[in-house]
Amino acid sequence: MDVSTAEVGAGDTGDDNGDDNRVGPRGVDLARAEAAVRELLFAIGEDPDREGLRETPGRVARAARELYAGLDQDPADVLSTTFSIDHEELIIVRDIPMYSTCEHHLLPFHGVAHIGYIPAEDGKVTGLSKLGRLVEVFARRPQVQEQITTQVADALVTHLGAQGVIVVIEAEHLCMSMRGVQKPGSRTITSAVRGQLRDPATRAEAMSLLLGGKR
Ligand SMILES: Nc1nc2c(ncn2[C@@H]2O[C@H](COP(=O)(O)OP(=O)(O)OP(=O)(O)O)[C@@H](O)[C@H]2O)c(=O)[nH]1
Ligand SMILES: [Zn+2]
Repeated sequence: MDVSTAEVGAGDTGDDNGDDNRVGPRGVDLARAEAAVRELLFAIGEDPDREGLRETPGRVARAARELYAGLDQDPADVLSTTFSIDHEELIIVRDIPMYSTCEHHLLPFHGVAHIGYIPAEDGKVTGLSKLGRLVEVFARRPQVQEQITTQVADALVTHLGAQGVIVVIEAEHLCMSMRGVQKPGSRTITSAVRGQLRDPATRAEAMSLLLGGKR
């Protein structure tokens, strides 16, 4: 069993989180996650000690460490790389792949995020890849889609001073596809708009660039 990063338990949450925007403990408690998965296997009537499942609790625990890594990440760190390039016009990165986990069923939802922003008056921009990293910070947590959308938008205003932001996320929720209402292929679209991009004309222009040719 790999417990190399299990020294921080779930009971240690919050103590040294300070004023940053991390919400989780420092790392997943692998031993605890592994024990919980073993219990779940018992609960569904499986035998966690049969050959095919013997390594499964450990694998699931290590997967959880990846899937929930965003709990330990601070959007301020991601957006700390900036350049002053005197650009006060719209910047768009679209079709950013996104995988997240719904906090209701702990099942995946996945799709794409599109982000547009108008930099601060000083023309300060961040690296393009940082927009993808920002999505990861919020997607790699137990989540609801609306909240990722607003968190990404708010982070760009708070940490980059963006004068305008638009975020659109399109995703399919497996809790609606493989169980429950069973509507595979249905897509949920959420948007968040901040600052100058609330102006209807600017917003319409941004939206057409953001979804370019798709609608
Ligand atoms: N608004 C929103 N709802 C979500 C998201 N992910 C999952 N859900 C919904 O959360 C709801 C939870 O509803 P409940 O009635 O408490 O749970 P449930 O009995 O499992 O519901 P069903 O999925 O309808 O079977 C469901 O309607 C899900 O579709 C999300 O990101 N945003
Ligand atoms: Zn769900």
